[in-house]
Amino acid sequence: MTTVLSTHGLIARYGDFQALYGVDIDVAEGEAVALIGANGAGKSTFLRAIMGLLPVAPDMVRLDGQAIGGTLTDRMVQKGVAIVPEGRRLFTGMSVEDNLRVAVDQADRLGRKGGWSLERLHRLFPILKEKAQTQAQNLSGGQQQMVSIGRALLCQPRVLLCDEISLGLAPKVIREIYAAMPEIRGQGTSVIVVEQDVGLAQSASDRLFCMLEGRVTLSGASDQITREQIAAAYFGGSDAMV
Ligand SMILES: Nc1ncnc2c1ncn2[C@@H]1O[C@H](COP(=O)(O)OP(=O)(O)OP(=O)(O)O)[C@@H](O)[C@H]1O
Repeated sequence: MTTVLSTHGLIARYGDFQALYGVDIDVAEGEAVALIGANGAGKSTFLRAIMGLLPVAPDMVRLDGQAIGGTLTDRMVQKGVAIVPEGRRLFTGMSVEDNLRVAVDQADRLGRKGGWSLERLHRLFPILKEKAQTQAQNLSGGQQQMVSIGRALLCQPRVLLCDEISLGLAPKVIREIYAAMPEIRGQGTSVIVVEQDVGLAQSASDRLFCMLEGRVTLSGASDQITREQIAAAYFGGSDAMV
């Protein structure tokens, strides 16, 4: 499989505090990779560093083999990397449709073309059509998450980064959201999901990476990694690469 996005010794800091210590993670075309780890392990930081929200050296992030680390977020979207951020960050006073149109306009402005349209998104998450004129602040958490995912998809990404999209949602809603993944990956879009729920992370991904204190402590095929290996990697004491 062709690697689309990869990190190489990725280091990230918040001022004097170092949050990532040389992280190597890659995702191939159409592949889903899950990133797990305890609170504060550096998972969100990893996604932020890719998206140019933290200063990183060019060589530390590669897209199609090209060094792009530190590229500004808008340019990353232009290059085909989009993020569903932690906390969704919708325009809460705007309608569902207007939130989505912001993304359509952004994609137009950046010259991104692809297979996602409002109509296709409505087929993926029919509730977004029903609630098109509802203000985002009046949606349930799950519906807001669907808008957030929709907004990222309308940027026509080749790589979709998802930061804890299941957080705070009911199991039924989580299933509904994750059920959209095959369709999202169908046209070769790669996905990196940061996920607190280990079982969900394993079932939704081809490969799994576990982080601890800014380092990858376990990686391998999701269906081969055992619960014991994950537990060891989560809490330390293991450096297992399956
Ligand atoms: N803006 C910030 N300023 C300073 N330190 C930060 C900032 N954001 C995160 N950190 C620190 O960086 C480390 C990694 O945080 P990060 O949010 O990436 O972890 P995480 O694995 O995503 O955890 P969580 O599941 O809690 O979001 C933590 O020690 C955290 O306290």
